[in-house]
Amino acid sequence: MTKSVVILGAGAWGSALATLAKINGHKVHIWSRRDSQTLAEVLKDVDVILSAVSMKGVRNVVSQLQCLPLSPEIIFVTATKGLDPQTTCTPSQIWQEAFPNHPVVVLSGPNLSQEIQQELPAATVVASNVVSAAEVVQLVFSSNRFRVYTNADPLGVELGGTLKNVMAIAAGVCDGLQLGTNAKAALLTRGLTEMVRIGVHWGAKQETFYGLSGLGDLLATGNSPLSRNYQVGYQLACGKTLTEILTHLQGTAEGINTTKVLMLRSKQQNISMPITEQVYRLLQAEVTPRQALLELMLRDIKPEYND
Ligand SMILES: NC(=O)c1ccc[n+]([C@@H]2O[C@H](COP(=O)([O-])OP(=O)(O)OC[C@H]3O[C@@H](n4cnc5c(N)ncnc54)[C@H](O)[C@@H]3O)[C@@H](O)[C@H]2O)c1
Ligand SMILES: O=P(O)(O)OC[C@H](O)CO
Repeated sequence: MTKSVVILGAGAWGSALATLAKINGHKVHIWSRRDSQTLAEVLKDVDVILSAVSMKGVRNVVSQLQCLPLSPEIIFVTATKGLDPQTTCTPSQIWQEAFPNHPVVVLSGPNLSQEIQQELPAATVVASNVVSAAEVVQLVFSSNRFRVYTNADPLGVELGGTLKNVMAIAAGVCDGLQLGTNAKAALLTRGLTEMVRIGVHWGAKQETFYGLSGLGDLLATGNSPLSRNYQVGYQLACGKTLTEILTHLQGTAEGINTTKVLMLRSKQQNISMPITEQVYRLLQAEVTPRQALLELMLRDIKPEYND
C-alpha cells in the first residue's frame, strides 16, 4: 500500500533514503530548514516521518513537531547515528520521550549513502518495540537493491551504528599510519568488544552487535574512505589538525561528538573503553596518532575476555 513519507533532513542520508522509498512508489517529501513549505503543511496526512537530521539538529526538530497536532497512527523513524551531548540519550530515546504514544523505529545498518545513490545493493535493519511499525517501515524501503531486516532491539541497533563511528575514526588512523592488515583486524575486533561492553551495560542485547547494525556497519565504515568518520581519522594520521579537516569535510562526522559523550558516560559508569579514550585524546590534540597507538599496545597484558 502506498504510504505518505516525510523525510526530515535533506543531507546525504535523507536524500538517499528518499530515493529508496520513491522507487517503491511511495509519496515522499524531503523537508529541510530551507523548505518553502512549513512543517505543518508537509505533515498533513503523513503516515511515516523519518528523521535523518544530524545529531545537533534532533532536539530542535523534535520541539518543532511537538507544537503540531499529529495523529497517533504516525510512525516515527530515526536514522541519526549520534548521542545527545547534554543527556547522553540516543535519538530514538529523545523521539520516544517526546512522542510516548507513537511507535518509534530505528533504521541503521552498513549504509554509505554514496554507494546507495550509485544503486549498489545494501542491507539494513529496522528495529522497534512495536513489531507492526517496524514491518511497515520494512515494506516502505525494501527493494531488489535494499534488503531490510526487522529487529526487536532498537537500542542495540541504534548503538551499533552510533558507537562504530568512534571505531571508524580509529580505523582511519590505522590506515593513515599504514599499520597493516593485522593491526586493522585487531583494532576492529577489540573495538567491537568495547562497543558490546558499554552497549550491554546500556541495556542492549549482545547478539545485536554481531549483526548488520553492529559488526556490519563497523566493517563498512572502518574500511571505507567514503566514511566521513574514517576520513577524519585518516587525515589526523597524515598530520592535519581537526580544524583543518573539518573545514573541508563534506557532511557530518558524528563520531567526533559521540566520542566526547561516550567518554563522559564510560567515566560516570566506570566502564573501560581504551580505544575510545585514545580517540578522544587524539581529537583533543593531547596525543599524536603514534602516541595513541603505543598507549594501546602497552596496556597491561590480560586474558582476551574478562577485562
Ligand atoms: N551519509 C551517510 O552515509 C549516512 C548513512 C547512515 C546514517 N547517517 C546518519 O544520518 C545523519 C545525517 O547524516 P548526513 O550524511 O545526511 O549528514 P549531512 O551533514 O549531509 O546532513 C545533515 C542534515 O541535518 C540537517 N540539520 C542539521 N541541524 C539541523 C537543525 N537544527 N534543524 C533541521 N535540520 C538540521 C542539515 O540541514 C542536513 O540536512 C547522521 O547522524 C549520520 O550519522 C548517514
Ligand atoms: O560517513 P559516515 O562515517 O557518517 O558513515 C556513514 C554511515 O554511518 C555508514 O553506515
